[in-house]
Amino acid sequence: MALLKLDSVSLTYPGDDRPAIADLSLAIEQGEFLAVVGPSGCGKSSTIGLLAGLTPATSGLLTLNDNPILAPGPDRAVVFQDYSLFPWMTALDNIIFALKESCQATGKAARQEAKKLLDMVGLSSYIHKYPSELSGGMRQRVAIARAFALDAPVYLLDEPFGAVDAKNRVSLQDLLLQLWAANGTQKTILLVTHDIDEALYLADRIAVFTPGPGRVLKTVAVPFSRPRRRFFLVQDPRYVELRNEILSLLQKEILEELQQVEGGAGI
Ligand SMILES: Nc1ncnc2c1ncn2[C@@H]1O[C@H](COP(=O)(O)OP(=O)(O)OP(=O)(O)O)[C@@H](O)[C@H]1O
Repeated sequence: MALLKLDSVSLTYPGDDRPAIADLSLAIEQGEFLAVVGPSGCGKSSTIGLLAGLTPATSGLLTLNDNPILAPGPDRAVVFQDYSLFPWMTALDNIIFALKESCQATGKAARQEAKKLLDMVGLSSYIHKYPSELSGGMRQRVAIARAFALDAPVYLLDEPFGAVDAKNRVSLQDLLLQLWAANGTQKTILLVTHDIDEALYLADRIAVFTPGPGRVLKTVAVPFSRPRRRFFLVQDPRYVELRNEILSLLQKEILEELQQVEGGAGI
């Protein structure tokens, strides 16, 4: 049974005359890792905002475990591209705060758990640093550790590695896979990314969005067993085929939209 569901969801932001999302339907299974790719402005972040309960849908139904999503809740953790850490707290205190907020732990236990999480993300020597004293990749590690401190069943990740360099990105991807399966229960993850290789490395399924207004053009199953190894993956003919399929889906849609715009403008 699907854990997260969007059923014919549309969203027009107040004051806009064009919908950001139109008739979007998508179902995500418990424990599934779904990646969403699509052209810029197609409504990927808006979809995260809807599922997070931060933005109300104009029409349609969003559910988590068959319950309508109407507001943010501790059952969904969100990670944005811009780290969103409290700048006045050290790395350790950012995590302790999340543990206390989500009633996961208090006092000494919270401190110990926060240290463990920072150790997992490779930052045990930086626990007393403030966000401004950390590099972008390190800040993103803290943000991910903080999100996983919440131990939510659902993770909504909006380009969490967008601002991170290629080397750090690879290790953050592996870290995410590690956290996905940590504590015995597999989380349900929706990851928005611009990077097709990232989607193919991480996800069970990839939803390709149309240019705005966003809806699902096609979902593609990623057939590779886990653990996946980058070196072998990229040499697999199925990988090359899938990558080309997704690229051509994206390019075809963009070209068709351009033709429509140019046709409409009488060019
Ligand atoms: N708060 C907002 N108010 C009004 N319009 C918005 C708002 N947020 C997004 N939009 C519009 O909704 C559409 C979809 O934006 P969204 O950020 O969801 O796309 P995206 O696919 O995440 O883009 P990108 O890949 O560039 O991050 C765009 O036309 C954008 O201008």
